[in-house]
Amino acid sequence: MRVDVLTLFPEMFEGVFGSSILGKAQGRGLVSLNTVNFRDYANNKHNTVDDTPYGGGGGMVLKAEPIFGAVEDVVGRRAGETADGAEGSRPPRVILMCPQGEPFSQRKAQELSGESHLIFICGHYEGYDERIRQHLVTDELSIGDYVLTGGELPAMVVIDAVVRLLPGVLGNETSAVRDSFSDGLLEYPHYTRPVDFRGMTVPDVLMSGHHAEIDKWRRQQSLLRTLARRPELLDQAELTAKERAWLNEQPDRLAR
Ligand SMILES: COc1ccccc1CNc1ccc(C(N)=O)cn1
Repeated sequence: MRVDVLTLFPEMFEGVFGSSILGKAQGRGLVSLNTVNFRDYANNKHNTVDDTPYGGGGGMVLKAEPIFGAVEDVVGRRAGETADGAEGSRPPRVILMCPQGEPFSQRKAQELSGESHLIFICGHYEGYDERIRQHLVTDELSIGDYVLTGGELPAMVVIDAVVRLLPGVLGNETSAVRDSFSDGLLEYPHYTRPVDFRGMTVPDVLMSGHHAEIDKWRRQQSLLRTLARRPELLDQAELTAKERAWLNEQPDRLAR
């Protein structure tokens, strides 16, 4: 997968793209993470990437010209690179990070992990020139209902969630955890050595070696946690009739 991030602050991505899982994934050629400073495409006298809004009002708006220039260059370069259509020249997803976007979710991460080329647009200001949304952007995403100083941190969050799903990025020992969330429930509790830490012990079932019992306990814990903290997720989750009946017998406000 190729990822291009359009930003005025490429240095913000050095740490994130250079270290840990994302750094290793790049080193192993599983993903290519690049930043593009779209100020390089502001081909006007003052190299400005923003301007005052038509119709008046405060604040600044991100101009269309530098964004269109940067995206077309990235796509052009990309199309050139795969002129032979080696990786399948599916058009890239052009993702705009903004508070008004579609709420990002694990399901969206799964969807995006199937793409071969993602382009992120990270803006600041109060907004973007509407022609960017109308003619360039394929997805507008939000990581939550709050406003940040820019789209860079949201882009890092989305890239992290997507790249970890690419085949080979996470070791097999992690894929079980990954699959458990994708059932739409909250995670069950985890324990590791020692069995007794300052008198706080590990539930017996986890020490029993009975894997069917352990799986059952974990599923029940996921259901109870989801009921207590995020009951709205239960409507979408795939539960058996037995599980739904069992949940209905549980007191709603459980110890967290
Ligand atoms: C052009 O982007 C903007 C447009 C308007 C306001 C702020 C910004 C930038 N800040 C952002 C971006 C994304 C998110 C989010 N919740 O995902 C939060 N803040």
